[in-house]
Amino acid sequence: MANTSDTILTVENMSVEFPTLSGVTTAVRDVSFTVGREKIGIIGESGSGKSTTGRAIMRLQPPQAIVKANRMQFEDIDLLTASEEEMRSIRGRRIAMILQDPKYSLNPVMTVGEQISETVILHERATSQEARSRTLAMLERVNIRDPERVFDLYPHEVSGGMGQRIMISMMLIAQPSLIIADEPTSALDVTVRQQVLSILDDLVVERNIGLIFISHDLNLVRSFCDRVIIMYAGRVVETIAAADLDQAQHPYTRGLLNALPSLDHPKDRLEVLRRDPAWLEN
Ligand SMILES: Nc1ncnc2c1ncn2[C@@H]1O[C@H](COP(=O)(O)OP(=O)(O)OP(=O)(O)O)[C@@H](O)[C@H]1O
Repeated sequence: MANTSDTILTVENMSVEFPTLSGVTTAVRDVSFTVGREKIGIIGESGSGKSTTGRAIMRLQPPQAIVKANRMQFEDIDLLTASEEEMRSIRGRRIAMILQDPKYSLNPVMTVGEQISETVILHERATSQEARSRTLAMLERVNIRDPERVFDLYPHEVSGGMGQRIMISMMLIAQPSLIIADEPTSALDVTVRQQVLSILDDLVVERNIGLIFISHDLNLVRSFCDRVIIMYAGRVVETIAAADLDQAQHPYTRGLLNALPSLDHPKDRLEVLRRDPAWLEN
């Protein structure tokens, strides 16, 4: 059995800067974390640097961005020095990304089946027949009941929840060891969200891979992830096991927890999160 504490990704002291007309914006400051065979959540408010962190790992930041780090190691690959060609062979095949809205990730003029099969043909040089049968099996694996029919649908013909399950099957058919999911369920309603999360959860465990789950929803991350990285203004303020969140030390994390509504302990008023300028200091 694989060791669940294997480290898949190590990020040490990563910063991402964007030169703009009004000066340099530092989107991510001195961020360090590791990802093992686990679900790790990155949470923080809008603009805290979550998506920039995810994109920097994939080296998908805009060309003007300046990424610095002491170390960015993905398995045997040094992400700081890997060539663009190496990165192209890693993206999709070894590190996959699932975004909020599958509509923008799926090609509108190819059927669902064609685009999933294409991944297998491209990465593994499978024959079209092999690719078709693997695609049908993968669609079935994400609980799509009638894979033969869905194979021939175009992206505009599928619902949001089915679209996200199709995205998951497309990402996972290439057998990546790390998935970066950026708000993958934010556009889904609550019941469909639960189905998609449970499929993702099963697949992460079954394949013993790592998942970085980016979200602004602390409750969701607390129940879904094993560990949580809390970001504020581009910095990691705290990294904590999801089960220990109630004992979080940082005042920002405490503030987020206090601002959550609770069914068990209803409050007349929700607390307003007060920010301390000291959180911006190292
Ligand atoms: N291409 C860019 N040029 C300039 N600044 C950028 C660029 N991309 C992101 N930023 C800035 O970097 C900071 C972090 O943005 P990022 O999108 O990573 O935050 P986020 O936590 O993912 O927010 P959200 O939850 O809204 O997606 C923001 O201040 C943003 O304005």
